[in-house]
Amino acid sequence: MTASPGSYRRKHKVTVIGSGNWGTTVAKLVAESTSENPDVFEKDVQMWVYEEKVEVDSKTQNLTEVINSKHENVKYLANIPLPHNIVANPSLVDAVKDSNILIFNLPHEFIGNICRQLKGNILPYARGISCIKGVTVTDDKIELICEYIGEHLEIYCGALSGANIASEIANEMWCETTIAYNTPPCDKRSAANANGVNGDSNGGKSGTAYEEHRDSRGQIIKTPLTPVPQDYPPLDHEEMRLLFQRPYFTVSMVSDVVGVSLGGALKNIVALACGFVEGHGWNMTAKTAVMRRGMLEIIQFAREFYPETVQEKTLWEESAGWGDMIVSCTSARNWRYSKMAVERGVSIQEIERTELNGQKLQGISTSREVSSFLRARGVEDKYPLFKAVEGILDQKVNLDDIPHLFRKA
Ligand SMILES: NC(=O)C1=CN([C@@H]2O[C@H](COP(=O)(O)OP(=O)(O)OC[C@H]3O[C@@H](n4cnc5c(N)ncnc54)[C@H](O)[C@@H]3O)[C@@H](O)[C@H]2O)C=CC1
Ligand SMILES: O=C(CO)COP(=O)(O)O
Repeated sequence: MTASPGSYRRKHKVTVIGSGNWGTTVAKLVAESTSENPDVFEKDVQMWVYEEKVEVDSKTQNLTEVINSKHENVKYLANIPLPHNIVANPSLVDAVKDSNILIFNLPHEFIGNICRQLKGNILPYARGISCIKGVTVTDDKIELICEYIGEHLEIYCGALSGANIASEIANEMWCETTIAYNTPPCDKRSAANANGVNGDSNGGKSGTAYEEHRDSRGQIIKTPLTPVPQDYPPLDHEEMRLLFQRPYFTVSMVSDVVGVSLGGALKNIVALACGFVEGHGWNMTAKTAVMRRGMLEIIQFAREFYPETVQEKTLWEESAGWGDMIVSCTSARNWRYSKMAVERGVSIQEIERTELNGQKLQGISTSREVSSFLRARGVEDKYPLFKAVEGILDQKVNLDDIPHLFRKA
């Protein structure tokens, strides 16, 4: 950091949007960090909760009230004591009021509706981090969730993804993650104004800045940005790491938003495939073949649709790449419940309804979205594993057919 944090008039205020298994876990770790760094961050962390009724102590209560009184998310992260500075809030607009760091952490299918509600109700200079693993697809266009958020809310949004099982991290078992964040040039502090002496208290409206990225069609998208006012501490890699890193959660900061986002989203399709083959009675050798081919399809996808921006190194070296692939195909929910579906001879949607207590499997919708995008582009045959997973979900492909799909003529 370029100046002593105490010299700034304002502090970064954090809201976590989402409160499922991972949403609540991330709220826990950032709330621990804000408590430890009161010069940089407001201590209280708002957590927006999709309100629902829960049965506690033989009474039907609002989940938010239970979280705020018991300091436990009894539905999505039971038996984990939460820091008392997490404030569960059922109003999305109220939860983001005055927050300049927005952490998006909910199943990807809800992000469109969330952005519609947030538009016009956030600080213009807010910055986002998306912990969401998924993509959005419209016709023949695919968008990374962080870019979707950035475009719709006119803010800069980075991405956090890695080999992260929420329940293990909530229990403070060590792991790593990757954060892709490209500090917008307008947020970089020069030595002259690093002490906040030029404190901008006009709501950050001065200056014109843009975030630029190339979308999956190769078009350059330019989003106007409002600079973070200088009476806040800086908001760069160092502060992002300070917010997310814990003794049990090691953060690697990178710039590759595409690699981090695609690795996290597409591995869920591969995890379903691993569960299917294991449920079918095959073991590690079959799963390894699926993982290897799955990673090749992820890399091919990144090369085909984001050739100028992806850094393939991310997929090989970062937790958000191979690390996530391994953990997802051996111990995460998409793998576990697709295996269970095959073992019980029922659909995975049925298992999601009956076994997950409201949690969501991102692989099902991601498989359908990615397949529809590849079909719209006429390239689905170049991705036989992704195609097979959709076929299995639709009961058009038998598991015994999988080896034949990869056999060379
Ligand atoms: N759970 C994990 O171990 C990890 C999850 N992730 C990713 O984090 C993201 C969030 O997943 P989780 O926190 O695990 O969620 P979850 O699957 O545990 O819970 C589902 C959440 O969706 C909410 N919800 C239900 N209907 C809704 C609606 N109409 N609008 C808005 N929210 C609604 C529920 O209240 C609940 O908070 C996903 O993209 C997932 O892939 C990433 C790493 C680890
Ligand atoms: O992303 C995850 C592991 O890194 C969690 O995956 P699941 O949603 O399949 O549990």
